[in-house]
Amino acid sequence: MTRSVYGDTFALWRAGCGQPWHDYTHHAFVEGLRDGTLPRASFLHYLVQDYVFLVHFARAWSLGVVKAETLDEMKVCAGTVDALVNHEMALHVKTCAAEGIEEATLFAAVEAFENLAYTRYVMDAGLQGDFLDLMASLAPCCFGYGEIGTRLAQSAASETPYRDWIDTYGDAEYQGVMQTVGQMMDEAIGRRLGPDPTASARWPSLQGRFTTATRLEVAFWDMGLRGA
Ligand SMILES: Cc1ncc(C[n+]2csc(CCO)c2C)c(N)n1
Repeated sequence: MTRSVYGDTFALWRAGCGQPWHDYTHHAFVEGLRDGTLPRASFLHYLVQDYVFLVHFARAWSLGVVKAETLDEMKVCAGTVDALVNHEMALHVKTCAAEGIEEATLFAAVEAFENLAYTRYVMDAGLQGDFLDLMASLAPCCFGYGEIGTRLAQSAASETPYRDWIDTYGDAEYQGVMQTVGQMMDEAIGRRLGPDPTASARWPSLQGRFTTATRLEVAFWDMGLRGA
């Protein structure tokens, strides 16, 4: 198993996911952000959809507070809600404002089916399942953008117009938050499944949730590339 700065549980899930993980983190959309060739219309379409996506992910992380079993789990989930609604979404609002798209328009945007499928899949995982089902479904979004942000911060073309996006996810503060989330997930798994989680009867279904969420990330990029 390749270790990860985002923890051992994520490293196991990523290894168990295989090809979809690579398809997600090296998608043509991501390469277009990196070399600057992504069409502006695709980027804006993605960003408007992503604003709505983040509204629902803030709901899902809030459900994490409800399903938590320790104060530390609650703190990390509440901190992520704060990071989402007060920091990450500022990028969307600022970038769209510069293009003449108002925040009220963002909030009211009609969701693409790929967006609807992904966000409601995650909410359902948390409603039907327990804290671990929810975390396995939320993990790809956190650590995938973490990996993408780190790689693009190191390798993006100096002239890419997508520097703000890259800085949001490559930034040390964001990376620190994701590492804290990874540690919390390791502890949550250890507490409920013991020291050898892959031997647990629950492991295959948790891996399934992680892999499904990863495939939904690939579909989200596809939707972005396709444009409005
Ligand atoms: C489609 C899509 N997937 C993942 C992220 C990144 N992301 C969403 S919530 C969250 C956790 C707290 O910030 C992170 C990293 C995104 N913006 N859009």
